Amino acid sequence: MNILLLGYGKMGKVIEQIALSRGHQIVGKIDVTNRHELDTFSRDNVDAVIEFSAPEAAYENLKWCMNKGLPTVCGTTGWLHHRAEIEQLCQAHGAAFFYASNYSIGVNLFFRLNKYLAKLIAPYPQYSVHTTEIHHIHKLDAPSGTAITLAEGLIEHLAAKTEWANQADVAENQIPIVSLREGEVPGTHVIRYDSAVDSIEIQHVAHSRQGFALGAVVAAEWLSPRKGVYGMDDLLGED
Ligand SMILES: NC(=O)C1=CN([C@@H]2O[C@H](COP(=O)(O)OP(=O)(O)OC[C@H]3O[C@@H](n4cnc5c(N)ncnc54)[C@H](OP(=O)(O)O)[C@@H]3O)[C@@H](O)[C@H]2O)C=CC1
Ligand SMILES: O=C(O)C1=N[C@H](C(=O)O)C[C@H](O)C1
Repeated sequence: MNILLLGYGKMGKVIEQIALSRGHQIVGKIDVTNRHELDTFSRDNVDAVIEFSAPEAAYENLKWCMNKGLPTVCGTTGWLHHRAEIEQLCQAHGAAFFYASNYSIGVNLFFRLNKYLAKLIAPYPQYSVHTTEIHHIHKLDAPSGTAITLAEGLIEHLAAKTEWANQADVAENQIPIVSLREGEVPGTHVIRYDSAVDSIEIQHVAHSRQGFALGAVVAAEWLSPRKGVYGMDDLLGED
């Protein structure tokens, strides 16, 4: 498969290694310095785009991909206020668009575990829920996209919770997301329930970026022959 990398930073570089090891070609690596090269790419020479750039860059990048009708896997976080528009453009131009806040298999199992645990806890209001995400100091957005997906899973099952807030002290109806930035941490997410008598905690710890990158390449292989809008449940199968 001919893959165009939109964004060639920490993730772009790991994705490149994994794509090459799976027999794919990287036909372009676009960052802020060489965006003019985009003109040379089209459906004729690109089978899939993998977009991991920056929150403020993703919207323009994705518009370009959708207008060209390109199958595009996006992992960039912090741009989702534009999601509906990108999905409309995808349908209008016969493109394919795949988004996940986290491409690792482990985190996607963790998303399901999080919902299941919330369902179990829901009848017991003595438990209060807290979430924490820890990432490297270079991360531009907070909270992490993964933490937002986890909070959305909690909101689905905890009737008293209607929104999240990116702080420790929150109103009764809010889920607290505490964001910590430490060294080179690839990504840690913790869900904790406390009552007066005990605590229950689940956590996912990424040891490297390999799991995110492998998931993105597998998603690109799956997406390339398709048209339409997809996410991890389409790739992995419904719960
Ligand atoms: N969904 C998932 O599984 C995961 C998502 N992410 C998300 O992916 C994104 C990227 O992460 P990461 O690789 O660590 O970030 P980096 O900062 O290491 O890399 C970002 C890259 O994007 C480039 N870039 C910035 N603006 C543009 C633009 N306008 N056009 C093209 N390229 C651009 C940067 O170029 P330059 O170097 O020239 O500035 C850089 O090469 C983040 O939003 C992060 O949260 C990360 C890991 C997993
Ligand atoms: O910026 C990162 O590094 C990561 N971003 C994603 C997020 O915001 O959830 C996924 C992963 O946690 C790493």
